[in-house]
Amino acid sequence: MRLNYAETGPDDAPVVLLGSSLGTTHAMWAPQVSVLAERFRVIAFDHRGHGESEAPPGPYTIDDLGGDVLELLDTLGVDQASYVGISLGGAVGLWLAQNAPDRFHRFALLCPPSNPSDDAQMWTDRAATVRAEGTQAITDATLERWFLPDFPDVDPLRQQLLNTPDEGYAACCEALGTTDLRDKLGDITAPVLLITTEQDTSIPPETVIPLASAIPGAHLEIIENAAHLVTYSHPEVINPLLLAHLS
Ligand SMILES: O=C(O)CC1=CCC(=O)O1
Repeated sequence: MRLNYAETGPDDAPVVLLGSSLGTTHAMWAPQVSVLAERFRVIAFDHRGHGESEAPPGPYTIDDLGGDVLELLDTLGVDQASYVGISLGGAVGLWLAQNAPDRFHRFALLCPPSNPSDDAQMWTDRAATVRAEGTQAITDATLERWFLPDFPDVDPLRQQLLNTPDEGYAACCEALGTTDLRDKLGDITAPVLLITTEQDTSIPPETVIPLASAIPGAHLEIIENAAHLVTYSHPEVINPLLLAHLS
């Protein structure tokens, strides 16, 4: 699987991978990249089915998405990295922490979905809607979950969602609808920073907070007055937390 990625920062610095949310591209990390690249070789990638990465027909699984990241590390010749992921990228991070512990130093996982719980049907329905009508059918509702109403600059993210291949988006919904990462949380050995937000209606805080007790040594931050895409809306809060955890 060929994943598209953008690399910033010194070649010889420690590597940090950035894994983005469903319906976005690596460009969603713009508010983090310049800050992290002062200390790290930052590699922000597009999941399969997103951005400029390959978009094979779905359904996809979390094993596919996590395996793609390991293949990317192999292609780049990187033995070990740290990993920051939000939302879908956070779920992939949980999978990597459980399935490839020798490849990663530290994880920062924001608003990660760990299981579909009552939402499995919602993911199936959303995949069907997007296959039938395109991502424009879910764009307004998605932006309302991503940002609080007073956030001014949603257009770049709207465009990323509209440009996401319909099949890639739908196939990643199916991955989220069939992923349950709760069983092996206690086996995670890497230091994990978990971040949730008070007003996240996509992956509500009550689904993230229990992960902090289940992952040995995990540190939890709950951000006030923020919705799902907190990296984009609140970089002034998130960037210092990432730097402190990764450094
Ligand atoms: O679109 C949403 O509801 C937000 C979301 C959930 C998982 C993900 O990656 O994005």
